[in-house]
Amino acid sequence: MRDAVLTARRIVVKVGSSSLTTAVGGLDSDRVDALVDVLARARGAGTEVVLVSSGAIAAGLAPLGLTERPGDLARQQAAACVGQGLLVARYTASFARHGLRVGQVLLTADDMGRRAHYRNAYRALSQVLAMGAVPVVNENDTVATAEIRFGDNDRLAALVAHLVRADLLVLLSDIDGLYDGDPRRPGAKLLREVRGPEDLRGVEFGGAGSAGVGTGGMVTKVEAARMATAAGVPVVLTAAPHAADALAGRETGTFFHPTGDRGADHLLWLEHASSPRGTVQLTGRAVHDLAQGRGPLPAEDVTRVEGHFVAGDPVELVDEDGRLVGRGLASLAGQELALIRGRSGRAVVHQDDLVLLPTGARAELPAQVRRRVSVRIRPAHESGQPPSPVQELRQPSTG
Ligand SMILES: Nc1ncnc2c1ncn2[C@@H]1O[C@H](COP(=O)(O)OP(=O)(O)O)[C@@H](O)[C@H]1O
Ligand SMILES: N[C@@H](CCC(=O)OP(=O)(O)O)C(=O)O
Repeated sequence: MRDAVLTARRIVVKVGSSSLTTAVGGLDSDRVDALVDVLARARGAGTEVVLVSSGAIAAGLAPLGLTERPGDLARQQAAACVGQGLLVARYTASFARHGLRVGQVLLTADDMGRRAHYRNAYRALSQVLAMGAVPVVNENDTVATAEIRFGDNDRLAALVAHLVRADLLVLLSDIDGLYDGDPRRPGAKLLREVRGPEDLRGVEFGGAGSAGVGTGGMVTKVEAARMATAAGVPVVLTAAPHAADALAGRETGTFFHPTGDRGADHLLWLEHASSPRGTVQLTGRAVHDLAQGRGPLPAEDVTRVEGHFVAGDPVELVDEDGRLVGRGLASLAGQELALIRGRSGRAVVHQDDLVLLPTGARAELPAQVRRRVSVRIRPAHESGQPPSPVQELRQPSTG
């Protein structure tokens, strides 16, 4: 039995498109009902449940006469627009069989990236839970543009687990866990437990699943598990039909053990959810001092400032070669910092407002996951533009 599952009072459950829909048939009511039965049982036993459900785009395909997931954003938006309504209507009817209400929560990256919006989302979700309803969360795909998308709900689910301070994240897919190689290849072995990045060394990833409606494949799930476990949230990854076992604490799928503790709220947000408004380049000495825990960061150690940010905004910190070092909350506006950089002792970022990249842990992640982690932390203000030299240098060199 998995104690961390049995003691969890608030859980986030994420289900993928491939577990709810098919490209040709749209939503599969039996599979929705089977999942809802499990979640309703957990709710009945006093566990608060937040459901992060994919499936909007897949559910909208058939009603719009599409036979496969379109490659262009406009038709994906249209499919999501039609499919999200159908998806939530289906959940509403299905939870109603258990006397439970659902509430739809559609999030954009901006809702997470801005601190005030993040707090607002926390307040709203907490209230829905306190009133006994089940929030059904998805990305707001109809209005999300290519540049500002979360892109995959595995990552969104990890962010929601941080946001609502969940005790457990359950990822339900069409596969019964993480394999050491593409499970379609003979001989691939299921990993029952992952204790840290070292257990992921040598793991290989194939593409998304067979139904043709999943998006991220296993890479995004491992990334989500990394984000959750680093903040002290254990993760169970298994197939949707095994949801009952997973929530009952039985050994199913892959269990990712926590690798860190939940830090201060604003640092968790800063590291994973914030949209940096600028970039601050540091001297080698400053990077060294930060790594030794010596702060605050003085303006004299800043060599370059990019972006339009005000005091309190998140910024990326990069080293002399443009490699990402961490993120901080600026204590000065970018314009002011540009004037005094290199020659003032004023603090640019305080020690308490700083997160450094765990470079050692990152180095142990499989190359595909590392690459994704780096791409994800691209500053929002640069999105949609060709990568700057800073960004190019930031991509890991291997893989
Ligand atoms: N190493 C691996 N272990 C398990 N599954 C993998 C691996 N590499 C690729 N996959 C694929 O990832 C798929 C799940 O991802 P995806 O289709 O995006 O599902 P979902 O819709 O649940 O998010 C599986 O069906 C499997 O074929
Ligand atoms: N937000 C999208 C799903 C994106 C996504 O991550 O899908 P999946 O890989 O099936 O979990 C939708 O509802 O269609």
